[in-house]
Amino acid sequence: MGVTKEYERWLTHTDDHTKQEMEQVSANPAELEDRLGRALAFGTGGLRGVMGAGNNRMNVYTVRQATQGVANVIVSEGEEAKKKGVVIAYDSRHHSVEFSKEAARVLAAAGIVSYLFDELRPTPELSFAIRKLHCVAGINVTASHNPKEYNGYKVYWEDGAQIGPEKAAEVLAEIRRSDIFDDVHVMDFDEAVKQGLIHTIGKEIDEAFLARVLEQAASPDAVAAVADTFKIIYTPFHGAGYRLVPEVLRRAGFKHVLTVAEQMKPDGDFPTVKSPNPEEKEGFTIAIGMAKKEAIDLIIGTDPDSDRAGIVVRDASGEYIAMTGNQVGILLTDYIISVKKERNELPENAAVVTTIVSTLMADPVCRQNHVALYRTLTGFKFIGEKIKEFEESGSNTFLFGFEESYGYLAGTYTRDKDAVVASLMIAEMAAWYRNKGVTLYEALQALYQKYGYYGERLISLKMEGLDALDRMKALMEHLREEGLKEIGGVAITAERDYLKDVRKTMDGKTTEKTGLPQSDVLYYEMEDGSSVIVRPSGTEPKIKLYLLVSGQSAAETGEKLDRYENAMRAVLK
Ligand SMILES: O=P(O)(O)OC[C@H]1O[C@H](O)[C@H](O)[C@@H](O)[C@@H]1O
Repeated sequence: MGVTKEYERWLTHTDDHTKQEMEQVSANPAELEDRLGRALAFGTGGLRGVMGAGNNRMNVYTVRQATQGVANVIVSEGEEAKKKGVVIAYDSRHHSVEFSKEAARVLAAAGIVSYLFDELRPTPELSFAIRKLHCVAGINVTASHNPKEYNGYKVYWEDGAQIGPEKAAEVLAEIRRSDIFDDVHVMDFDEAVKQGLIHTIGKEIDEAFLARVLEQAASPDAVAAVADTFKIIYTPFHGAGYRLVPEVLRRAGFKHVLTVAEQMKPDGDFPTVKSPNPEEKEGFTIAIGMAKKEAIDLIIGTDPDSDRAGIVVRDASGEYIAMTGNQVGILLTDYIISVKKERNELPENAAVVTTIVSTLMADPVCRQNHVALYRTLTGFKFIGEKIKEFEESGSNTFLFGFEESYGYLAGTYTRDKDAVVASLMIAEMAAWYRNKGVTLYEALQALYQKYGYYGERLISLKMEGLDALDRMKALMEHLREEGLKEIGGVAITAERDYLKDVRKTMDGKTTEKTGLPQSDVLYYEMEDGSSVIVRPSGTEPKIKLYLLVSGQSAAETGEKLDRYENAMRAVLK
C-alpha cells in the first residue's frame, strides 16, 4: 500500500492526538515514508522502536496489531489456551501502562483472559508469573535500557521463556494477516474486567517471586557475619527494580542498603542519567558521589525492566571502576561453584550456561571445577531453553547462567535473566569475600592468576538511516564473500557460519555442523586461541563485533584486543 493511502487511513482510523501528529509530519516526505512505508519489525525480540504515530513506530495501534497476532495464535491453540490466559507486565516508560492495557483489551476481545500487573514489575517476575499462574503466554511492554524515546513489546510463551524463532514466525504470520485497523478488535477495558477477562495481579506474585529468589541465597552466614558494617548503594535508574531489589537485600540480611533517592522514582524520562543502562558508568555518577562520602562496599544498578545488573567497585588504588558483564559473570560462576563445593552441595551433573559471545574464561573455570559448560546463541531466551531441556531430559542440574550483556540467573524459577537475584548473589558474594578480607576487585585479580588473563571487548558499529537494516545485511554478506584468512596478522584456524550451520577448519580437513540453531553470526577461531565474532544486533541498527581473548597478563590481553579491533574496523569499513 502506498504511503499516501496509508496516510489517509491513519487519519481516518486513529484518535485525535495521533491524527495531529500525522498531520504535523505530513510536510516531510522522508519522515512519512519512514513512519508509514514499512511496519515495525516483529522478530524473536518482539517489537522495539521509537514511540509515535505510524506503522513503523510504537503506538497503541501497532501494539494492538501485535497483540492481535498473539491472540490469533492462542485462539488457534483452543479453548483451554484462552482460559489459561496471558500475564502482562510493563516498565517505567512513557505509555507503558497504556500499551499494556491495550494489549489486555485485544486479548479480551478474542475471549482470552489476561493478568495485568497493578504497577511496573521486573521482567523476570513476568516470566515467573507465567508458570506460577499456569498461563499460556506473557507480554512485556518494555524497551529495556534503550533511550527514553523507545518502547518495546516482548512475547513469552508458557515455558516462561521469550518466544523462539518458530513461535515468532507463527505470531508474525498472524500479524501480517491482520490489518492494523480492519482486523484488530478491542473490548472496552471495564467491560472486560466485569466479564472476568482482565484480572489485576500484584503483591501475591511479588511474595511468591521473592521467596524463590531468596531460596538462591548461597551463604547467609557470610552475610550475617558482615551485616553490621557492610554497605551497599543501590540504584534502579528510575525503573522497575526500585522496590524488589532493596527488599530482597534486606530480607537476605543486609542491614545497610542505601538507595539513590533521585533515581528511585520510576520515570520514563530517566531524568538523572544519559542512558538508563548499567553498562554505562555515567549512570552511576550520583551513586559514586554518595560512596565517596562513606565507606561503601558495593554499588549495584539495575536497568529499567530490572533484568540486567551492573556494579561499581573500588580497584587497588581506591578508584571506582565499573566491572563488565563478563567479569561479574565469571566472579559469580566461580563463587557459586566454590560455595556449593564448600557445602558439599555441588551436583555431579551441575551445568553453567553462557553464550557464544561471552568470555572464554568460562571454559577453564568450569573445566577445572568439573562443571559442564554449555554455550548458546546470543540471547537469554536460549539459556532459558537450555534450562527447560535439562529439566526434560534430566541430563544436567542448572547452576548458573550468564551473558556478557549483564544478564545473570541463578535458579530456575524464572526463564529470563534476573537482576533481582543477580543483585542478591553479587551482594552475597561481596560479603563472602569480605569475610576473607578480599574485595571483589582483588577476587577478580586472583581468578586471573589462577585461570589466566582474559579480556573482552564489544564494539558496536551504528548504522544510521532508513536503509540501515539492508546495509547490515550487506556487510555480513561482504564478510562472507571476503572469506577472511587472517585478522591483524593472526591466522584464522576455523570459521563458523551459524547462518549456514557450518564450522570449517581452514586447513580444509574438518567441516561440521555448528550444533546451534541458524543465526546470522560469523565466528572466527584464531590461532592464538582468541575469538572474533560478528553479528547484526537483533534489537538495534548495529553490527556488533565481539572480541574474546586470553593471555599471560592484562597488558597482553589489552594488546590483542587493540590489534583485533583495529584490523576488524578496517575490514568492516
Ligand atoms: O545484541 P542484540 O541482538 O541487540 O540484543 C541485545 C541483548 O538483548 C537481550 O538482552 C539478550 O538477552 C542479550 O543477549 C542481548 O545482548
